[in-house]
Amino acid sequence: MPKFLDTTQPDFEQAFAELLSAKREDSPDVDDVVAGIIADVRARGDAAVIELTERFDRMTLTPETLAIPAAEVDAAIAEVSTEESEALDLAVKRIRAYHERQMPADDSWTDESGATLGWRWSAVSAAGLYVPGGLASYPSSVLMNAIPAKVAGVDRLAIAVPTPDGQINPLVLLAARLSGVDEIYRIGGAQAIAALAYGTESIAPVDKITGPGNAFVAAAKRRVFGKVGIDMIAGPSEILVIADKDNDPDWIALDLLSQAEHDESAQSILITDDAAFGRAVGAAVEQRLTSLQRRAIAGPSWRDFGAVITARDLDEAASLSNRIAPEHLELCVADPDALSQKTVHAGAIFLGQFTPEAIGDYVGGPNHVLPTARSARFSSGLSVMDFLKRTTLSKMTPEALRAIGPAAERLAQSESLEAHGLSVKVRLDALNR
Ligand SMILES: NC(=O)c1ccc[n+]([C@@H]2O[C@H](COP(=O)([O-])OP(=O)(O)OC[C@H]3O[C@@H](n4cnc5c(N)ncnc54)[C@H](O)[C@@H]3O)[C@@H](O)[C@H]2O)c1
Ligand SMILES: N[C@H](CO)Cc1c[nH]c[nH+]1
Ligand SMILES: [Zn+2]
Repeated sequence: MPKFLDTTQPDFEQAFAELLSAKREDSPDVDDVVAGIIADVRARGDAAVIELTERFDRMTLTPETLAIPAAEVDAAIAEVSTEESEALDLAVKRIRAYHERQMPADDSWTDESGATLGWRWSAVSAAGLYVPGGLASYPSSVLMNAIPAKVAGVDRLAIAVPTPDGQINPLVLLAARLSGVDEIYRIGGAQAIAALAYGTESIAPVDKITGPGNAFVAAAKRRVFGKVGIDMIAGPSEILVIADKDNDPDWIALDLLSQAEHDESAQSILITDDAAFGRAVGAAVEQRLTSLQRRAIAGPSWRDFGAVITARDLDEAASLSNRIAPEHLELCVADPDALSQKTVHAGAIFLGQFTPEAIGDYVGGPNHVLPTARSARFSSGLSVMDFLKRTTLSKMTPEALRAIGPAAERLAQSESLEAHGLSVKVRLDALNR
């Protein structure tokens, strides 16, 4: 049974704390397994990746077949229907247009001392893009990773995508082709993250790893951070819907199930200001679960991590939402714009009852790789910025050095760093000669 909570009840705070700390990922057991996998890939390279792929994806590979060759990509793409390929084209256009607007500008100026200062953005050289493939296949995640990377100007794009039992969705390969991916490896999980981070005999290491995945992928990304950059923790999906009573309970039930069906570890929560509406949505979810194709995944997710919370009013709903910091926040209320001003901690906000979260998963334009497990408190969804670094620039003229150098010399003395101070002093002395 999902949790039914009511903020007016005395035990609410305790029940809410339990909901927030429910063990969905980042558990010590997952992290231990992942540590072992990473160590194995670092020690044995291709051989470890091949063995682990056999164990977890039931797929026999060799060093020569780790990468999917262009001819196989061509053959798979030929199977894609016109309808699917047109839908993908629309997604590509909309996602690219959105991300192009994110490209930041370089800047440079000369200040009153005569110093020229500024910064310059440049792309990472190689990015490893993780595309999940265990319980579902995600052509949309290929686009969400690769398009911002291309817009940023990354030279080399390598995808890792598990192909359980050798099955790959041709649309994944078409999405990779359309978005300019250079290499596609049929590997997944922690072993794929380790291979991209440390490299193997057949896979060159990358500089940054992005993309969503299950708890094993999320734990592996945490562990390789430092050797490579990572985007964020984008683990099992989450949705929080704030809805008033003027909604169709079945619409809201489907929105909750749209994320529950990703993973048994996914989490779907409804906050409403009307207890009867909350119960109606609960009943609608149960009804849908009798026939939903992915009920074997969505059912346990809803039962173990789902919740319906009745709040006193929408202001209280907004403050609970900020404490949850959900990946996706849907606002199905009369004035969603006003409520969204009060909901500051969320990966992505969907405003109004005609904006189901699924639009954002595919064709809205914003990125669907988003922070989970409450990390929206301090991080953002994937963007062009994740593939860029900022280098600062400083240029002193003799006048500028005369103006600001003595202060640097004094501060170096205060830090007892003699060479620092002298490096400024010798120049000032030369200028004053
Ligand atoms: N936050 C986001 O932006 C976002 C976007 C899309 C999908 N998602 C999430 O991504 C996840 C996709 O998960 P998935 O499972 O379909 O695919 P996945 O590719 O993330 O995971 C499959 C891999 O997990 C590894 N694995 C599975 N069981 C294991 C075990 N017992 N021990 C070690 N490794 C194991 C295997 O190597 C396998 O290849 C879902 O949780 C979904 O909600 C999140
Ligand atoms: N909702 C997922 C992010 O949590 C992304 C996705 C891709 N396809 C369908 N959904
Ligand atoms: Zn989704």
